[in-house]
Amino acid sequence: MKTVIIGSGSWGTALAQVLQDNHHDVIIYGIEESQVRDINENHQNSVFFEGVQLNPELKATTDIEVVKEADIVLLAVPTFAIESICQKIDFLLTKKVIVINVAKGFHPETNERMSEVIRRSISSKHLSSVVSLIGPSHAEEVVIRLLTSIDSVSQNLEDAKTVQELFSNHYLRIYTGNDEIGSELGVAIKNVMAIASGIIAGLGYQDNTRAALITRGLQEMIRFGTYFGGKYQTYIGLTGVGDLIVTCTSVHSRNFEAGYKIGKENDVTDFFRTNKKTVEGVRTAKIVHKIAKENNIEMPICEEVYQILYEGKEPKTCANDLMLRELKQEF
Ligand SMILES: NC(=O)C1=CN([C@@H]2O[C@H](COP(=O)(O)OP(=O)(O)OC[C@H]3O[C@@H](n4cnc5c(N)ncnc54)[C@H](OP(=O)(O)O)[C@@H]3O)[C@@H](O)[C@H]2O)C=CC1
Ligand SMILES: O=C(CO)COP(=O)(O)O
Repeated sequence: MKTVIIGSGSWGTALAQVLQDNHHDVIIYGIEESQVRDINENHQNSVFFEGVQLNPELKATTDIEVVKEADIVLLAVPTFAIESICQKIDFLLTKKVIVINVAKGFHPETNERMSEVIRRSISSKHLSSVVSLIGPSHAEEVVIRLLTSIDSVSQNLEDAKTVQELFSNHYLRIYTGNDEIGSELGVAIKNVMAIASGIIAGLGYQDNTRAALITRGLQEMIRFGTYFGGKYQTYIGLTGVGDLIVTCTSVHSRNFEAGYKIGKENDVTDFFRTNKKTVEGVRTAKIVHKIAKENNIEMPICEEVYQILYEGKEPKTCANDLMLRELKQEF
């Protein structure tokens, strides 16, 4: 089975290397000629992984026609690019493929989950199923083969198992699941919590505050996810609390890093002026704000992050408001 990975960024490269390590037929498609050349000639992707030597067998191409040979297509591009890339590959595909998604968030205009976007954008004659390969996994650690566990989630459990077997090895352990809604909503919303975690760190708060944020953030994820049909159980798994912990506590998290800068400066302006990285939680905060409002779901931490990012509210005031809002019983 041949896998084509779309996206020569950090996660696409790390996951392609997993398949190469597992001796599978894999190639990366990238739009950045310099990244593709770096992988093929230097066995590095130095923009994302400084000083890391990749599996020398790993290959990349700038020719999108390579998807014509694919049995599996893995999408490793940011959420805003998923629809356009699906339309592009649908035009080229000649047979049914499994599409693996790793992007975390929503469609920027329609607010659909990623699996919904993919099913809408690729015709059924080319799509066997959508599998989400998601969980607590910073590419910087997977690329140097540090032990990691994530989930392979799909409405089609057979295809989820195929993906599980393809990627599993001594440093990457995969579990399967079929709670597509719960898992996708969990990994999307945890990015907003990671921004919040960065903000409180930037403001100078420490371990007690972070523990409270993670715990109360998880409650918000459960409230939102179960409202739309996600299973409670999913949130004590890798795509719930697992991914929440890793992004709220890791130096690798771009969402945490963004929040840290905003908290440190007690202002969002400079972040928006300078950021060039993929920080999915920024768009997700806006979408969660809208959906929560429409459906009357209480999401106080997400709401404060939205206020900071889009309404110019001062981070210090947000932290204060969260502490002093109306007292509640647990949950
Ligand atoms: N990095 C990680 O540790 C993890 C990331 N994810 C998720 O994976 C998704 C991808 O993130 P990640 O790899 O980190 O992001 P990066 O920013 O590292 O890489 C994204 C890559 O996609 C490329 N790209 C953008 N648009 C297109 C397009 N239309 N066609 C082809 N390539 C395109 C970018 O090119 P260019 O450089 O030119 O913009 C870049 O090479 C995100 O949703 C993220 O949340 C999930 C788990 C772990
Ligand atoms: O989703 C991730 C780890 O599981 C990556 O997080 P960041 O996008 O914040 O870097």
